[in-house]
Amino acid sequence: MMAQYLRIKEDHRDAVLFFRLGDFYEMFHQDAIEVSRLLNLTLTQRAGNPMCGIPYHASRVYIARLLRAGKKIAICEQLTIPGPGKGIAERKVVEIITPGTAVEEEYLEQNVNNYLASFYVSPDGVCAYSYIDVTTGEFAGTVFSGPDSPERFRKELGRIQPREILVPQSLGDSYPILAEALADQSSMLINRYPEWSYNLQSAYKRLCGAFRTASLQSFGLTEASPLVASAALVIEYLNQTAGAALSHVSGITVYGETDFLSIDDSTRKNLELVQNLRDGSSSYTLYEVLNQTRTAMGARLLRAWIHHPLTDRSAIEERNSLVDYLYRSQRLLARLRDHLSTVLDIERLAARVSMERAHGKDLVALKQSLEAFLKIQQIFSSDAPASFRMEAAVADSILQLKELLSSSLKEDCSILLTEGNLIKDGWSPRLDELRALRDNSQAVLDAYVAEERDNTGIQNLKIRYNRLIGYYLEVSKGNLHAVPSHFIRRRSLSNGERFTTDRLVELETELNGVHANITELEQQLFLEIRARVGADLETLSYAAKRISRLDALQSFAHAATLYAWTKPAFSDSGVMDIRGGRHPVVELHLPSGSFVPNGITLDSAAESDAPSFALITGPNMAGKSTFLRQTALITLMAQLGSFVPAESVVLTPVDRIFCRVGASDNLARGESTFLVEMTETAHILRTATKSSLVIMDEVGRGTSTEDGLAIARSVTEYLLHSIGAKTLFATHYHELSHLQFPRLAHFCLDVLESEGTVVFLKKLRSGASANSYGIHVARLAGIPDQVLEAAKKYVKLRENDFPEASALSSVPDAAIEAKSKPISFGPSLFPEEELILNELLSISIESLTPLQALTYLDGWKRKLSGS
Ligand SMILES: Nc1ncnc2c1ncn2[C@@H]1O[C@H](COP(=O)(O)OP(=O)(O)OP(=O)(O)O)[C@@H](O)[C@H]1O
Repeated sequence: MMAQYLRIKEDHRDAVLFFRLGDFYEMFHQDAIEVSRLLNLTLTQRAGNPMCGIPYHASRVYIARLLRAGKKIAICEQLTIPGPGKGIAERKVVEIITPGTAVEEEYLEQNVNNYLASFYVSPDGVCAYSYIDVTTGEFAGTVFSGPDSPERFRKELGRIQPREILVPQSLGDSYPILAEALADQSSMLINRYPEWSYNLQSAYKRLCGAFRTASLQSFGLTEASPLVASAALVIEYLNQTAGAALSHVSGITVYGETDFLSIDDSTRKNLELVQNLRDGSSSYTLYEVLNQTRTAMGARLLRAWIHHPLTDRSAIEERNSLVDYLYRSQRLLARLRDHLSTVLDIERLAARVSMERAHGKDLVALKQSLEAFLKIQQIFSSDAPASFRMEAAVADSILQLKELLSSSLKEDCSILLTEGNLIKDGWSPRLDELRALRDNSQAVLDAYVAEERDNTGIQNLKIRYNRLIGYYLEVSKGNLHAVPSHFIRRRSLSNGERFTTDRLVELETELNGVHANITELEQQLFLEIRARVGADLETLSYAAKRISRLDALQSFAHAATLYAWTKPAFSDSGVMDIRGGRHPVVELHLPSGSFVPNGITLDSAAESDAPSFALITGPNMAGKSTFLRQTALITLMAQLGSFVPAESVVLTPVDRIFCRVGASDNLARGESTFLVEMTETAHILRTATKSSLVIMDEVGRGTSTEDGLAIARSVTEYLLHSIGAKTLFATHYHELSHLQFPRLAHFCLDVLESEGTVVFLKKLRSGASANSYGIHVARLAGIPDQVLEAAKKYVKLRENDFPEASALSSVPDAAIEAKSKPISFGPSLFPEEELILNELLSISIESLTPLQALTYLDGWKRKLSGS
């Protein structure tokens, strides 16, 4: 038996082999060691081989847990039962289940898409990334290249969070930096493919075959696109692994970086959009607050929207106006929410229909959902926005599908196809007859004999039964002259004769095998019905899309109602004006009314004088990080089409949001805190544009004060002068509060200090903060008094060393008078020579006019000579 196991395992080295032994699936060797650890099972031994097992009937629960841990499972069944002393049973792998191809409900998370991704790098370095959710039919892909590819790849992985990915075998050798991005995704199954699997020509043909098209032109793909190779492998893998029919996958959406507001991976994490930083769950995230959906489809779409905020003003306004309509129609909203809660997962049900895996309960669920869908459509009157109303032709198709299902399937339809109890009475005359036979076999025979009595006029014609010849018709001697030709003589008796007829033979056979016939016919009818539903996937997909959209929109409207959010206004001018803004998540977890609202106005328009850059100082615990994040979240929420937690907001849609907050190690990637910080900063400086929103918290904190301060300052200048993006920059470096530039405004978070106590008011005001109150926060945290006293002494010492630096405290705010050049700094930290050198290094000589060059020279000379 072990030899058989090893032979089968040899072909499935990348999977956990579930080896059927009687009522158990057993695992051996490395599989057993790993699975016993993952599933907390007892590890035993069989002839010295490590082994663990799970009962066959409970296997699905264990499989679901292994899939979540990113494992592939090969199910090896016992095909024969050998007699005593007849050797071992024949066994074969009958199913392979993988995290990205699983379609059974038990293996999936309801509100989360289940993605299988594929990544490929062409010989000329173009990266192609595609992904599919086979449970819904969504299939999309993109290409990218250049130095930012690793960052982009991380971003795509973070956004999609595939359960499984296909990559070239040589990725680690050719592009180690790209391969590193994979290392961060701990529970993602990675399948490596040899290079020849990415042949473009055959890939092109395979995709055309899958989409049932002659070319891929309509998807914007040519035979030379590396995306074709990546996407075709997805299809091949699905065919091989799941053996899945993919008629619900009818094409691929090719998207670009600029189609949506771009959010890189660390920004997504720092803003805690769908996962929190603490335990990776969705508690305390934006998604949790926004998610007021009533259906799994709506919840998945909401997630997808959060990952793809809009950038086009008219698209944002359109979505926002639909939310506004629902928000203003509270009674309609309540009814809509009620009806939505009766809609099941049409999207996944339809996919199961198309993959020929839907069972009876699935189709009944589909019927209920279509009924609810039709009711939902009725609640929108003719004055509702056009996109809420449904075209008559579509309504008709949905009605037809619903009618088909409701007139054919039993309400308590069975899950198994082999047990009958699927089809309603009245759907098939043949089935009704069989059922009548089963339920009332004597009555059926009586009805038949009565029929023959009428036809022949033999009044004493009887049906009888004996075990030898079965059913027969008995005719007395006196009536033999009336026997019709279709009566077949079986036996002569003294007082009469026994006959049979074709119909009687048929009835008898039917009676004998009636149960088997019923289940067989029910199965056949069920498959016909399922095929008819499957032939109208377009209608189902339309219904699914409509419901998910409606649900996501009503979720925004309901959240706005619950949390008193307001409708944002939009502009093209470059302005961002947030008044009375709140953090949507922090606010909910503080006692009601205790969150202090804060606003800010920034403008990135070239012709404007208003600040584009807010430099925010403030003590620890003052609320800086909260304010920075809330500004980013309000912007993002507005671009989702949602209402926002603020008194009022006017926003110019931004193209990218960057949020670099705090310092965190990435030891898994072997990078230090400071290296991570600088890598992220470099990415921002390379990719931010004038239309971006940049949030930076504590840049430079991870290194020495001098280096950190210098970096923080030069990053500030670069963002301000070379990029011009709207920026919120929080810093502990109070020295930066002396920076004066025309479009840089200083803000701080207010603190009330009296008689040795400090109260953080959490209120943003113009100007810079005088103190970091670090020692006060240390006291709050319970640092011993002795340490605190010593720290106070060292602060004093430092103040004596640098009297001028410490004397420079609060500076006036945005009312900046000197509009042209930076003013000078405290001597110890920014010596004039260094400032001049920095300025010189940041000048682009090619774009300098001779006059400008002379002006610079003149300025430097003056500064150095102190005039
Ligand atoms: N506007 C606000 N209203 C009420 N409470 C707030 C507000 N902003 C922040 N808080 C609360 O104050 C605490 C500190 O906030 P936050 O972390 O933003 O401060 P910080 O200035 O960034 O501190 P540090 O510099 O030490 O990181 C948080 O627990 C938060 O819940």
